[in-house]
Amino acid sequence: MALTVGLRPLTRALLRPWARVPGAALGRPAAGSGDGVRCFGSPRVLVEPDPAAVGVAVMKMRNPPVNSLSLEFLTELLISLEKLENDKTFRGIIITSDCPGIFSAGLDLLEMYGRDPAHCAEYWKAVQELWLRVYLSNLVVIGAINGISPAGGCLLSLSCDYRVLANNPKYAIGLNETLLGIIAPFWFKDVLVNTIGHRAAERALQLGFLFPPSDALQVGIVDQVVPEDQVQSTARSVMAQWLAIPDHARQLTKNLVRKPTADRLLQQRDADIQNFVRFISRDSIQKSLHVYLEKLKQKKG
Ligand SMILES: CCCCC/C=C\CCCC/C=C/C(=O)SCCNC(=O)CCNC(=O)[C@H](O)C(C)(C)COP(=O)(O)OP(=O)(O)OC[C@H]1O[C@@H](n2cnc3c(N)ncnc32)[C@H](O)[C@@H]1OP(=O)(O)O
Repeated sequence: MALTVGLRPLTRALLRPWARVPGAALGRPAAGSGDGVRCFGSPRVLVEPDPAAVGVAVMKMRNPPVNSLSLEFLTELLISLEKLENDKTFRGIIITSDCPGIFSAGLDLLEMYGRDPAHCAEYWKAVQELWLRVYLSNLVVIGAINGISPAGGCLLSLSCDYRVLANNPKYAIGLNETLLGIIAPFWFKDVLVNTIGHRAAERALQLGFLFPPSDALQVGIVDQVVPEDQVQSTARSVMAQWLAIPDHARQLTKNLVRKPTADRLLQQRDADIQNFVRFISRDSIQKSLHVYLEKLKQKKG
């Protein structure tokens, strides 16, 4: 699926040939490079084969200060995921953050505030695409959640096959959209319902809950809570457990479980984009976003 089609020239320009060892295919050292630098990257996404786990890539999000999911960042994530999906040397991805204390601050509010309908439509298409790409990935995708993870960051985490969260009370996770005066779209809601159940999701969505780690574990929004310095090693050992299952059987099963949820969006992607553009363009919603952005600025004192 050519993901660069329809992207703005700037975005295409950002994704120039990757900085990688000449001749090094993903996951394999370049000829004559010894153990080689076997990674590829873009300005905001670093992908490194896990030196301790064959067939596993670690995807580090590095869009400082808060890994907010801007259009450029989404595009780089999508291209990295596509490369990994197409490289048969990889069977699993660990997604984590290189921004201290933050997994992802969610969708980039500046992509939705004061933007024209055409931009909002392009942005929302990329948001849909990232979710579909992660949620339906044939690879094992494990979230090594080493920071706070509100809204879009929570959606990214929920789309993984397994979630390991650092036991730091600041690292709350949840779909907090109502606190901003907006709402989570139906497919965000669907993934939360699938993960924590209908009643818990209904309450969490309406109240915009951001669950601290202990509550996140208890409600089931994450699968494991571990000390911060054990997040990556725990993700790696869980990955080994999942990769012990034959890929084809696991992939068919993942598809069996997840395709009905993904199909609900796939069958109405354009309508969803139009709904988003109409909703986000409302004066009342733009005002809510303005108030929220001002609060973020005032917070800094
Ligand atoms: C019927 C159809 C319905 C369709 C759907 C309707 C609506 C569409 C949207 C629905 C889904 C929305 C999903 C989302 O993800 S919305 C975003 C939600 N995110 C948040 O609420 C997090 C906001 N940020 C924070 O709470 C904090 O920044 C923090 C992540 C806890 C980090 O705090 P701290 O380390 O103190 O950093 P600062 O707050 O100082 O932030 C640093 C700079 O980054 C800017 N920032 C923060 N978050 C975002 C963001 N999400 N987008 C853009 N920019 C962000 C912040 O303003 C600071 O900027 P500055 O340095 O220039 O002041």
